[in-house]
Amino acid sequence: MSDNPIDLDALRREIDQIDDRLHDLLIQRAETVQRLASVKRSGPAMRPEREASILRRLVGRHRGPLPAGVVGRIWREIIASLTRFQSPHSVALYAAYGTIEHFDVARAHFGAARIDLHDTPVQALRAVAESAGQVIAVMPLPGSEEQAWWPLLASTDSQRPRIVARLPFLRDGTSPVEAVVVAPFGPGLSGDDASYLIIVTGYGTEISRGRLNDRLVAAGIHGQCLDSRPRGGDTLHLFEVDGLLDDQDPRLQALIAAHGDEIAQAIPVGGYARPLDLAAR
Ligand SMILES: C=C(O[C@@H]1C=C(C(=O)O)C=C[C@H]1O)C(=O)O
Repeated sequence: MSDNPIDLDALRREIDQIDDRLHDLLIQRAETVQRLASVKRSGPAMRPEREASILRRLVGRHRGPLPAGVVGRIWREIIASLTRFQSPHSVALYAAYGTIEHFDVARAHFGAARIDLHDTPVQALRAVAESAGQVIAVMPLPGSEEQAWWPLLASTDSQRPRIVARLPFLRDGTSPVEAVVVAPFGPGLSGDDASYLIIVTGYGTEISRGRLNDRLVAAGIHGQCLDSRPRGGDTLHLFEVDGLLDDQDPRLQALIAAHGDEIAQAIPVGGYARPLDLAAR
């Protein structure tokens, strides 16, 4: 069957008109973010929890032949560029294994941002700490056997870098790896969140993961232990727990008050908006 030139021309004109409308709306969105930036005086320009809410809402209303994952990629480019426009930043990527896959995840999330590769996790996290807000890190998902960089987050400095996002946010089954974003600010509530918590047990304290978990549950903190690592004479345990925890959380104070003999420190090290599984839609 040959193409009907009249139909083809008409459809191409229709596409041009749609492109104009899309472009006008992009211009309008950028101007609105510009206005927002002038009233958003405190805190970081990047709000991963707000970004997560935007994507959840759009995926929820999506329909038609374009895959939701593609809509997500387009919006990631828009959001990432408008966040950088408010406050320029680059990405410090550490990934000893699967660097290409992690690079892809970082690129998909941060759009056209500059990405610098770092050979060690210490270097990548130092780039964040020393950058005065101009660098965020993308690190492999903590807690697996090979990914024991997470003890580096166990500082009690109120200005310490923290985990603020988990990538990819939209899971369409195309990425073989996951990663976290570490930023010089803390995460915010998106409505469906999880946190990482490092529990430090002191020298000579023999406590099983199961008993530690019981202590957390009794304090109202629900999660699971992902990994344990020695540090000096201490042992650090990485927990992933429901909801967001910050330094002032009364549950952490209650935990230490009740079990200070077993638990030397409970350090919240950030959290993330739970990723959206597109296959489950
Ligand atoms: C516009 C904002 O700043 C950034 C850009 C966003 C966007 O383009 O929608 C969303 C969250 C922030 O990372 C905001 O805080 O709402």
